[in-house]
Amino acid sequence: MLNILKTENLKSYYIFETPTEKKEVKAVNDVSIDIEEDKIYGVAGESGCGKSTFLKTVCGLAEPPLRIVGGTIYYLVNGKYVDITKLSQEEYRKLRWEYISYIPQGSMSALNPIIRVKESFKDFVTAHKKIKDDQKDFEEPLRKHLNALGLPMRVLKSYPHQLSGGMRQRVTIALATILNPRIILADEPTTALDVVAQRAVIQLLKDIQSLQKNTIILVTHDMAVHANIADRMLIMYAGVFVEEADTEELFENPLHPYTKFLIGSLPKMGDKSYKVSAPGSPPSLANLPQGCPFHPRCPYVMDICKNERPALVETKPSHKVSCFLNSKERIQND
Ligand SMILES: Nc1ncnc2c1ncn2[C@@H]1O[C@H](COP(=O)(O)OP(=O)(O)OP(=O)(O)O)[C@@H](O)[C@H]1O
Repeated sequence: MLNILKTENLKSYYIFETPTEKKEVKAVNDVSIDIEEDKIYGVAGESGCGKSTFLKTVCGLAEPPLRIVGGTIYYLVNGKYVDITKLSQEEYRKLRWEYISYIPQGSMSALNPIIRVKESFKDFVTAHKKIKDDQKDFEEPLRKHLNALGLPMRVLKSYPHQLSGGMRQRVTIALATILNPRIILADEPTTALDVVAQRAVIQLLKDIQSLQKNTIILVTHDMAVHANIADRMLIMYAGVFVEEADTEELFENPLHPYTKFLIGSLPKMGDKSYKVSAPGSPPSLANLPQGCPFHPRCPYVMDICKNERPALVETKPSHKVSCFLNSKERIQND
């Protein structure tokens, strides 16, 4: 299986400088990760651990105070790896939307409120493609796309405020995927929706993936959403990925102590046992502890954990973990 996205030692920090002080919030802190084609990845982790910043960064949207301070972001484009940190604005613009689609948090408010939905689609498509024949190049593909995604044609005539929150979110996702992007980065697309609307959004994303055969990276706190949609999971803690595995394997055999807490604290049908969450609170990303960032909260902490950072290593087939209980490999030159 080919990797559509690879990051190597990616560091993306919020940097605040005054003449007397420099503060760095290390939201993505030396991340090397391979994302395969044709898969849905779920990114989970506590609030503030860097999930949104990771998406923004790999999408090429780091803007001050957020800065990429090191590493690379490679996308496989037409069979060749392209480092988007090295592209000119014009080269990057070509990739955006047609290749990389980003659905940011709160995107259901992204539709222009004063024009009908169809006009939003028209503006979006014409900004990226030459339309010679309106019927053939716009109307037909639009209807085909909405049909394939099971969205009613009536939405095209509506203004955004006439649609329910769930429908607005589905329309926004339809808009963000009409150009058949190879990778979709979706940040909390089901948050603020009721359970029925959530289910419809999840189904929509699944349908898009199976039709377009692209890769989706989905960020959400909601482990039930991950269990429903993700083929593979990435667990983030304090700016790094601490575990990566197929979803079923991760839920059944979590290896990292943090993942064990995350999964162990989930309610299960018929299970009345007391749920224990991770003790303490996550570290400030502006003041990370030395060594493994989880060590101050870890019940299994060893001396090595206080001084060295564990590398993310495959310790079982297709199952990676960054923990000295599983592998002694550490991040070099840290
Ligand atoms: N614009 C900003 N300026 C400074 N710090 C920021 C900014 N945006 C985010 N941060 C900090 O960066 C860290 C990571 O934030 P991020 O939003 O990426 O986390 P997250 O895991 O997506 O959280 P949530 O689940 O709450 O959205 C946090 O400590 C946050 O306070």
